[in-house]
Amino acid sequence: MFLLKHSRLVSRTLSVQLIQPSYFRIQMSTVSTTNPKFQKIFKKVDELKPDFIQVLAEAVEIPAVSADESLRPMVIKKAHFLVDKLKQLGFEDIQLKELGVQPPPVNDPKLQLPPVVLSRYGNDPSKKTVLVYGHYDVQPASIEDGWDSEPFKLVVDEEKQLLKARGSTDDTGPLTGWLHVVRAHQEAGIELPVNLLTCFEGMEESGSLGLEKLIGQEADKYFKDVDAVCISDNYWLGTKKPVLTYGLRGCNYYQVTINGPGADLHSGIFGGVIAEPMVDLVQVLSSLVDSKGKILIKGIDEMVAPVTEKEMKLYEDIDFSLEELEEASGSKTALYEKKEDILMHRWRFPSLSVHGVEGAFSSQGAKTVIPAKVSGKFSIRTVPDMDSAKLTKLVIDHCNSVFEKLGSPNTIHAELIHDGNYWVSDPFNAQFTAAAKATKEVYGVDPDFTREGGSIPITLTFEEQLKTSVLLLPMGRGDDGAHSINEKLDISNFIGGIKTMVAYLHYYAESPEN
Ligand SMILES: C[C@H](N)C(=O)N[C@@H](Cc1c[nH]cn1)C(=O)O
Ligand SMILES: [Zn+2]
Ligand SMILES: [Zn+2]
Repeated sequence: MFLLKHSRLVSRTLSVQLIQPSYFRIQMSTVSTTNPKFQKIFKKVDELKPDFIQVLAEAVEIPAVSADESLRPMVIKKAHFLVDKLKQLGFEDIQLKELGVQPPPVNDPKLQLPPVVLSRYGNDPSKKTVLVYGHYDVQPASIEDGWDSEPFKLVVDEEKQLLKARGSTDDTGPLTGWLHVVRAHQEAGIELPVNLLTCFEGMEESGSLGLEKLIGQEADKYFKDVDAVCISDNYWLGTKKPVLTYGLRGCNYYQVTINGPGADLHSGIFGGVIAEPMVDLVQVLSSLVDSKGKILIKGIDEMVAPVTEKEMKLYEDIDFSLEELEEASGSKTALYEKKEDILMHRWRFPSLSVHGVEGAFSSQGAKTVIPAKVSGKFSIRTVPDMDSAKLTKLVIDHCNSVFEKLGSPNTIHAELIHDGNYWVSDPFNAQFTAAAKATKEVYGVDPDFTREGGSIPITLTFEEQLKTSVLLLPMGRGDDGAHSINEKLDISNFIGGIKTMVAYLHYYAESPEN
């Protein structure tokens, strides 16, 4: 349980690719309101839709991939892009907080972390202060991965009514949504009901390195008046029903490197006569998890909090099905059939995923090489009550012990690259109540209360350091393809999400509680 604090533009150059010829023929959003309180501002949000899409188009064009060292200047460029937009909107006290050099493992030991963008809109002591967090970095993407279009060029698909680009749903679309909330208020001539602070980071997809320290340093400074934190960086569970989210899994990311010969070698000359790092690595990787998703590292199951009867009842009421999972994954490869099993394995049990191998041959064709050094990448999604340090010891000991049994002359080095905490909160508070009313206002249904299988490493830090509640208010849907190819955000979710943000701020401002 957390403690609550007690206190009270746009460039006109089109840079989008259109599936249909007319950019301005995008249908009006179907989501609306009957409440006179929101009619004017929701109408303004609808009217500004082309401008909002244009800002998204400009933003996603910057390939801000935090995992790619060579693209670090682009991540920094995107921070400056946001600063320009914030200035245009009249945000004040805009600060680019530098976080120093990136800690190892890193190729360039002088690599600077991207800055955190802090800013403020309004400073009225009679109003509540809401801190909104988002991340402007994105996952890697390239057309060769199988995208239908260039990933860093926004496609406005009028037929399907969606916006396609890397970052559209994770998290550039939702992040820019907060800026649009301010613009809509300005143009509708309506005062923003709260003071708004922003904290936009550029390393979330790479473990939020450096941010935890900054939050601690600014807790009594920049963030001293914060009453509530709102994060829009996750998704509805399915495609139809809006949700509010009160839990996240954590993520411990590991790398296991096998080092062998001095250079990559010809397999015809050296095959069969030297020990191959790739052969050792696949054995280590295959010892981690089985094909049913069971983690094979001893001691992990014992750390997981037991399922309670009260908790089991929660899953029954959630609107979700195996069919929705199959639809979102584009396959019939689910490990579980029952809704309850799927939800528990996404939300409250750990999972281990093997992501890839650095240094191995991975292109088309038939290169006959023996790679000299290979690093396997895998991560474990963590849940209550797992302890990150204990987990890391179990993982590293396991890798070393499996490798030792191989009797290989090669060497192994297993290490943690980053870890981020899991988070589970109590959704019965003023923020969640305001967001539930806002959701009903926009979408006409009560939201489901869900947990999220993904991770947002900084969430727990906000709750603990700022002593406020945190609300996760997702914009996109479960089939958006975040981290995948053809990532998209439905236009109705973009516009509905902005309206939900607007209504949430108003309802929260009116709430007698913090
Ligand atoms: C849920 C959020 N939009 C997200 O995608 N988070 C990432 C965070 C992460 C952690 N390690 C690396 N990235 C995720 O859940 O993978
Ligand atoms: Zn992500
Ligand atoms: Zn994200």
